[in-house]
Amino acid sequence: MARIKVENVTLHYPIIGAGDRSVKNRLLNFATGGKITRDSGTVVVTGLDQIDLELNDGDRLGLIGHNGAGKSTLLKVLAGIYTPTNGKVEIEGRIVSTLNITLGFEMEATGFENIYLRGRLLGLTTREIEEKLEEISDFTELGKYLDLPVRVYSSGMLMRLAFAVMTSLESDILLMDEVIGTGDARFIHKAEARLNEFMNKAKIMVIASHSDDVIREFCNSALLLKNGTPFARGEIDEVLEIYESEEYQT
Ligand SMILES: Nc1ncnc2c1ncn2[C@@H]1O[C@H](COP(=O)(O)OP(=O)(O)OP(=O)(O)O)[C@@H](O)[C@H]1O
Repeated sequence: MARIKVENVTLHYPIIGAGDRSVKNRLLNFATGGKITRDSGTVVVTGLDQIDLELNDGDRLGLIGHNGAGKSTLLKVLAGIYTPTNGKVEIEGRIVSTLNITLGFEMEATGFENIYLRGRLLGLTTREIEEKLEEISDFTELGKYLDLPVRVYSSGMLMRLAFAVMTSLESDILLMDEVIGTGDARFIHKAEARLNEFMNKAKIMVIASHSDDVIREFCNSALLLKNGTPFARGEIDEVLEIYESEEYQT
């Protein structure tokens, strides 16, 4: 069983070096981004504001909202990358996230070595990696490049490698932002099939996306954020309609 419980979570980004300029006055009227305030002289962006959320097995939540609404910040809090300023996050189950998918690659190490490094970083034992090695390397179709340092890879080649390792894992909770942007058309098609399989295995999934199609295809409910705060939650079509409404847009 997997579970996510988020209680009254707020996350502030203190902006070091914003100076004395009146950032607040200049930006306050924009609908984009989290709220901007000033705390003892320091400018603070509120990435998330009083979020409550409970997800259990079978839940597939789509996070939607304007640029800077807080979608990625919420994913990062769930992934444990950020600690909330206030509130509580309880996670039961193993998390795999697509955030920063290519981060942590050792540029001087070969593709093969990076499969081991990534695997270890993502919690696999050496034996588990060995068992998956052939399947991962076949999927990348990088052939002899796997013996070369990854610094010589193109961004699409690096993405193939990162994607292959990530999707070879088993996760209880899958956290995703838009991931398969890179790669040629044929690889994207192949990656989609593998991604579907990977997603089907997860017990809980949270996807942040600007694509209605992605939300409709992969999720069974949606959470609409505005300036870091929940604005609507529930059935996908209803929440997407609220997203388009004047009430949300103004
Ligand atoms: N590292 C950071 N430092 C300071 N502020 C940040 C940082 N990351 C995000 N923010 C701020 O937090 C707010 C929420 O950003 P977030 O990236 O979560 O939005 P988002 O909904 O994922 O946006 P988008 O759709 O544009 O990707 C924004 O106002 C953004 O400026």
